[in-house]
Amino acid sequence: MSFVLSAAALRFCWPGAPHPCIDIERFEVAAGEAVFLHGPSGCGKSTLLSLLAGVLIADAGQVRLLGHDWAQLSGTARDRTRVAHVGYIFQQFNLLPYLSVLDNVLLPCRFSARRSARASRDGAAREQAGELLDRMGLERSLWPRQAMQLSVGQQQRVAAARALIGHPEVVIADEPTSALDEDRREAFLDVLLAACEANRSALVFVSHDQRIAGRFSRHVLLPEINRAASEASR
Ligand SMILES: Nc1ncnc2c1ncn2[C@@H]1O[C@H](COP(=O)(O)OP(=O)(O)OP(=O)(O)O)[C@@H](O)[C@H]1O
Repeated sequence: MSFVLSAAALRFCWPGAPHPCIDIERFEVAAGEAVFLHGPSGCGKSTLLSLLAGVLIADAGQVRLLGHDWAQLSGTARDRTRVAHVGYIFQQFNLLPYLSVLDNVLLPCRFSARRSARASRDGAAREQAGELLDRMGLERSLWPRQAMQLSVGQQQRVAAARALIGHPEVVIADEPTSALDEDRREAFLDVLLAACEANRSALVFVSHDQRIAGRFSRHVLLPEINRAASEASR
């Protein structure tokens, strides 16, 4: 099987920390898989996501995205590769506060010709942005507003639309439903999972919420694969 994401002999220690944070022998994700990554607070979930997306670089071992070894790329090449192939929903959303909702969703298309071309496959990229916002339940009256004028739950859904635009091969989501009520959460998952399935995007989704675990094709309890987390808790 060929994997879109693969990590081998991965080690990472935060600078100044007394113990390593990540020590994982193997972790692989295939196209179309939807992985629910869970585990107690502090076991390294967000750190692992940052390593998978090349935001952090491992101290030892390898992370490959579509065959690219993050550590072999320059900082600029990493940024380009990430925006071309990864949709990342950050825990704090990372929307640009003064930019409109619609322009926030279109950002990956501004920085990546590939994302722009894929977003424009069936029309203009703005149409795909609008369609994603519609499906996420963001009323049209909100689209011209600055992102900072939105509620936390609305920002979470804008961040998801931004991650999905232009059909990236990998979607990474760090607790993206924490601010949503039950109806919104289910609708959010409907859109996210359907979009990833339609594009055969690999999804790595971090959450503490066991109520939604059943919607994912694969479950990974991080301390079971991260020796650093199991050692830290001893
Ligand atoms: N920027 C940082 N600098 C130094 N240490 C960090 C940093 N970010 C996280 N850590 C440490 O790394 C460990 C793992 O943190 P991480 O955020 O990856 O855990 P998590 O499983 O995502 O937790 P949570 O479920 O609470 O979000 C923790 O001990 C944390 O203190």
